[in-house]
Amino acid sequence: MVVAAAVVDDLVAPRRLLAARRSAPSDLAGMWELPGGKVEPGEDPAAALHREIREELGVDLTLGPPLPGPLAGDWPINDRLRLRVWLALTDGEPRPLLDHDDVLWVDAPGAAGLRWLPADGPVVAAVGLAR
Ligand SMILES: Nc1nc2c([nH]c(=O)n2[C@H]2C[C@H](O)[C@@H](COP(=O)(O)OP(=O)(O)OP(=O)(O)O)O2)c(=O)[nH]1
Repeated sequence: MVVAAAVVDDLVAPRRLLAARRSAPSDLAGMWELPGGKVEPGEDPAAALHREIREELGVDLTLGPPLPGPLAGDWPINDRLRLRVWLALTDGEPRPLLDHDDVLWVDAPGAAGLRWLPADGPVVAAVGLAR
């Protein structure tokens, strides 16, 4: 399973979302995603998300509610992988330390202008950034 954070400025009425641009592998590099990564065997998914975000962006998260998708609450990536997403807040200043070469706070038009990983389109729409 892959876990990711929809880091927003406000859990109830989000206006801005944190997008991260992948630097690897080459087939995904340059596309934008919600930061996160794979859950390790035996690892609690929420704990995995905290670990990944500390490693990748150097910040701690406060997790809000899950952003429920159509697969028993998860979002489809491909035949083998599904994505579990939480809304989240951070007090810190996210920096692209690992796996990304840029991070950006985007509003609704900004999000619409980014090239997201294919699986992320419906997830970003579900965040419901104010227009
Ligand atoms: N982190 C993240 N991965 C996503 C998203 N959408 C999406 O399709 N994916 C895919 C891309 C990758 O195939 C997979 C996540 O793998 P990853 O490479 O980020 O995981 P990881 O950091 O744990 O790295 P590794 O164990 O594969 O080395 O999920 C997303 O929003 N965030």
